[in-house]
Amino acid sequence: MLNNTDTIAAIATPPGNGGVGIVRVSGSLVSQIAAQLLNKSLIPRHAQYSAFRDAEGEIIDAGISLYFPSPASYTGEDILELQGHGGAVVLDMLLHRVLALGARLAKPGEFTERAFLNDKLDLAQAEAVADLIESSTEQSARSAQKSLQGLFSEQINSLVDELTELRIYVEAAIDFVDEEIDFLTDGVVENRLVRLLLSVQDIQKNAQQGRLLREGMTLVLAGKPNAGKSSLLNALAGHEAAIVTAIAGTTRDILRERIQLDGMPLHIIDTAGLWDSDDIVEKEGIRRARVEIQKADKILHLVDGQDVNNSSLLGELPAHIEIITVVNKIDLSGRSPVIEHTPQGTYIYISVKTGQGMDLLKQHLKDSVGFNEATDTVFIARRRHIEALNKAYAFVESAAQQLRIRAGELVAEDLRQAQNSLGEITGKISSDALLGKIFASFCIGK
Ligand SMILES: Nc1nc2c(c(=O)[nH]1)N(C=O)[C@@H](CNc1ccc(C(=O)N[C@@H](CCC(=O)O)C(=O)O)cc1)CN2
Ligand SMILES: Nc1nc2c(ncn2[C@@H]2O[C@H](COP(=O)(O)OP(=O)(O)OP(=O)(O)O)[C@@H](O)[C@H]2O)c(=O)[nH]1
Repeated sequence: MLNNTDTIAAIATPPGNGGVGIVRVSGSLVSQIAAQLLNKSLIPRHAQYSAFRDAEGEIIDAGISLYFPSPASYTGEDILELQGHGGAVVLDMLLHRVLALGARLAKPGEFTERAFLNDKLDLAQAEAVADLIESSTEQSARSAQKSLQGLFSEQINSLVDELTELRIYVEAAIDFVDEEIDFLTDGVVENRLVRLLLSVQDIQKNAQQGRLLREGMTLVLAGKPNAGKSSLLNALAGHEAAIVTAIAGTTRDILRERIQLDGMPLHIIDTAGLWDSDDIVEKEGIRRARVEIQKADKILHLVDGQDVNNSSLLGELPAHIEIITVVNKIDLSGRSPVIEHTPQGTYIYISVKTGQGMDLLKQHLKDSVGFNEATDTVFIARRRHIEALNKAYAFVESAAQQLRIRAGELVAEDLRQAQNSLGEITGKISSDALLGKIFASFCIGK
């Protein structure tokens, strides 16, 4: 991979005008391009002020050039950075000059893909680069940085090492069936399998929280008209995102707000009040509300505590999604704010108007997904990582079952499969289709 690749180029800084803008070039043509473009010879890892010239020798811009010779660069290939003035047009002119000198435009994520292919980063770290850039809260940025530094990969690699050792042990046991001690029944393998399952569980827990940090939880506010859904959205968002009136049926379309609860990203969706409306617009709003409700991670079912005529919608809401019933307007009834866990579900009594019970609600939302603010050990994770961990767990469990019936060959096979599942996370096992999908979601120039 290090040789014989084409040379790629892109503007690495965001589109628009800024103080400084960077054109990044990677590949074997870097020195050749630099010789045409710059009036200085390249010194490795040395910032040099230089003119960037066009084909006629006219100055396009004067800026800083930076040269990272292979293999000590971000991609592992020769890299040239042209740090010019951050104007869209001037950077475009500079990029076109580099393309005219033989580079081609980089695809999204292609620099990082090359870093992966040249073993500068594994796949989980490469994904963390994109996740760091896209982080919406400080906690998610810190977690992405942990994954980028290799915390997640180290844990996966140590599981893989344990699996490898265990496979060697089991395979040896199979080969020595005549030995007096039966290696498969002396408890060693069993103990190690149990330990492995616990380790996978630990990582699964952290990964789950990491996924929440990355994606945020989707919380849909559902309830009868006038229950206080829009008021609650505004209270959680901390600004007047939704119109609140005393008129039932005020919210008609779906309203979305991205907020954070102490560093946990949350997508809140306010919906039209659910009831049998004859109004065409409201009916459409209610249809849309039902669509959102089906896609929720959690539903906040809002009830007006003053509405004595059975205002519960519990029977109408999907059974497979966790529903938290919030009884609102306790300022009118004089009830105390409280959280009750009942066999029917969780009930939280609040007043959006006075703020009573809001802390209980926020704390419950964080607790219910296992989010805590101490994210020291939490690395960013994606759905595909969690699926791979789940698969690995299932294979180790199956290995434990095969062990009970002393099916040594099958134990070994399950352990091999578990190892492959984990390999998908770091990219030791990966398909072109998967790589294509992952890197295509990066921004250009990354
Ligand atoms: N100007 C600039 N800033 C940037 C980047 C960049 O490409 N250019 N980065 C782009 O993402 C990030 C930094 N990432 C980098 C990662 C590795 C190497 C590098 O030179 N690695 C060598 C040497 C390692 C060392 O000296 O310790 C190597 O891995 O061999 C450079 C940048 C953020 N800031
Ligand atoms: N007393 C009291 N009134 C509240 C409270 N929360 C909301 N309200 C009032 O209840 C009315 C309805 O509130 P909204 O937030 O618009 O209710 P909604 O559920 O979004 O209503 P729709 O848009 O009709 O679906 C408004 O007059 C609010 O000021 C509360 O905790 N106490």
